[in-house]
Amino acid sequence: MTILEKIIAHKQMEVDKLLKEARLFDMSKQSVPFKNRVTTSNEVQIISEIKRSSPSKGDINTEVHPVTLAKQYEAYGAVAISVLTDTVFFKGSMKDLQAVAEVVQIPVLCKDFIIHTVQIDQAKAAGASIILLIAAALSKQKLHELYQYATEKGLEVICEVHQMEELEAILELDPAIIGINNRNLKTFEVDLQTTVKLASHIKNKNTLIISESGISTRSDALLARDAGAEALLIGETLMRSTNLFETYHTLKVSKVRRMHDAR
Ligand SMILES: O=C(O)c1ccccc1NCC(=O)[C@H](O)[C@H](O)COP(=O)(O)O
Repeated sequence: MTILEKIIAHKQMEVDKLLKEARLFDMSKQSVPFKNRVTTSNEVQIISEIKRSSPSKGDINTEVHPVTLAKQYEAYGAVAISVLTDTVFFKGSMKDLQAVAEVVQIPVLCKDFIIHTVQIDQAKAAGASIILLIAAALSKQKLHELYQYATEKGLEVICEVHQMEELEAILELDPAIIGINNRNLKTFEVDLQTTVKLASHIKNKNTLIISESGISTRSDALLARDAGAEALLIGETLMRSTNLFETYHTLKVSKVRRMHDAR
């Protein structure tokens, strides 16, 4: 069993529990716009992640206080905050997301493994403005169904791909936002060339491309930018940073190529 299969099996149990509880979720919270903030900016934007622990790296920063860190991320110019809400594999929670969404003005991404509409309701009620749908974890039909449902609820959706076949499946949806994950969720191998390769097949210029995972240096940011990414999803590098001001300064690049940008 791959780690992704293990995570999904566990998610199914969580979903069954949620459905059994038959909770009513408050779906009235207003979403904070995301895509437009990215596309209208002159800089490649950073989606900053709260990530205590991960299957590939183990504990990264378990001392972190999500609210304090989220406020710092916002102050340093994050365009959105990604909160890993999975507890078993990432030591996050929906409570983290709710606490973060209550204190920041920028959109919050529910970074989880969504396989059922009830999780979308839960994320929206907790204050998420964006959700993630992972192509590797969903059939094409399920992906389309969940995408439709989330957009009807006023959420923005990042459709995440890692392989060409996944990209082909989601291109049929012509999604507004595609996240290219440089990490293979089955082997944990990280390769930024994934962004370069897959972005070249996204022909719709209105599609926002996000490069996700393994971004730690300015040259990584420039590589993703040159491949067409307008935003970067960064977790570990920010979680391990001892000087967030410096780290943001290093990773924030202009959308326009400059002379001194040579990688
Ligand atoms: O990060 C992992 O080990 C992982 C394992 C299995 C499924 C998902 C995983 N990560 C989720 C992410 O996509 C990343 O947290 C996100 O892109 C940020 O990555 P990084 O900047 O490398 O921390």
